[in-house]
Amino acid sequence: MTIALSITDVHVTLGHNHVLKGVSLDVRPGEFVTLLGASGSGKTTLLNVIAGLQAVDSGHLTFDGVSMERTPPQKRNVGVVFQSYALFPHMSVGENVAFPLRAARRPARERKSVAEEMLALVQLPGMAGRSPASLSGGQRQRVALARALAANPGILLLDEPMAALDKQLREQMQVEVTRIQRKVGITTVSVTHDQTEALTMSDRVAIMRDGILVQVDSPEDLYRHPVDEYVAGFLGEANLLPTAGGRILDDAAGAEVDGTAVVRPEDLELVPSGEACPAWHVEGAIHLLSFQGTRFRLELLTDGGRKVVCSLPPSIDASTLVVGERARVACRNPERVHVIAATPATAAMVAA
Ligand SMILES: Nc1ncnc2c1ncn2[C@@H]1O[C@H](COP(=O)(O)OP(=O)(O)OP(=O)(O)O)[C@@H](O)[C@H]1O
Repeated sequence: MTIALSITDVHVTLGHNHVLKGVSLDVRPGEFVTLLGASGSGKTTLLNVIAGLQAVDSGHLTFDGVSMERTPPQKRNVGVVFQSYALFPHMSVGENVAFPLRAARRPARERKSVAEEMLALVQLPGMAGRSPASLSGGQRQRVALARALAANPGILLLDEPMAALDKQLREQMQVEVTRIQRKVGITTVSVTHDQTEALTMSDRVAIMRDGILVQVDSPEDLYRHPVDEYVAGFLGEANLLPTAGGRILDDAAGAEVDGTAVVRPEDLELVPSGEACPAWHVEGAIHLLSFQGTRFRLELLTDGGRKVVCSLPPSIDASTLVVGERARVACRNPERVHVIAATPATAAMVAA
């Protein structure tokens, strides 16, 4: 298998902080990989390592099998888009886009035609003569993307490129950037805090925690098969319930716990009273019922004091669900129950 970008056992220390603690990641040609993690987990530092803006203590970095250890940032053929656009205010839009070509001393005619081509790609045709100040936030971000792509880089790095945009514009730009990335077929590494952005745009998402990549997988695999409780809770809402002998336990005593079931709220359904329960079920007192437009949110409290969240369709008869009364919910499809095998640490955590 060809690898466009290979990071192997990279360590970085900043001041007294061991910020990257042995990070390894292989990215295939044309793949879109997002680094997702809490603030301070090391995402930007890893992006800077790829760009050549951050030296490493140890480890290896290759682009298309070629070591980058002695290659300075300007020779790495990487395009970068930052959150803050960083357009040059005194240059026109066209000059901004053509800037990487001017730096490479390409002739004026080529600069002009590439700028026009890139502006058409980001759906801003005919805007070359405009000033960046006359553009909206979304348009400026497209110009920044056009500029990053102008020199035909081997790798595109996106550092929270949508963070400054409002929600609606951000969603439009997520679709737009994905379209452009697929069309150009450029290998891309992106950084975000935004789960939805990571899930909708990426071929794979790398969950970063405290300087380590905890899991790197497709969005669906991360959601369905998280390796640990941290990943399960980080991506979407999850019920983490102790299990033993292939059943969810309402009220686990330490010795019985042999794993943690990850059950998503939308995979639980109500079991009418009098009906037999499937194996994967939970019973408790109704703590909260709220209507959220397209779904009902039901929260149960088990006898062991554990909160279980269910997302129920609007067709349910809500009048049967009274706060304080008992209800049973079950997952009828055992494939939707993902069990994380217990380690001594997780068993203690779940039983606590
Ligand atoms: N120059 C520095 N000296 C010491 N520590 C630093 C320095 N720069 C960054 N750090 C620390 O390194 C850690 C990782 O920072 P980094 O910016 O890579 O995280 P991040 O995941 O990108 O965070 P955010 O999402 O907030 O941008 C943080 O704890 C930060 O405080």
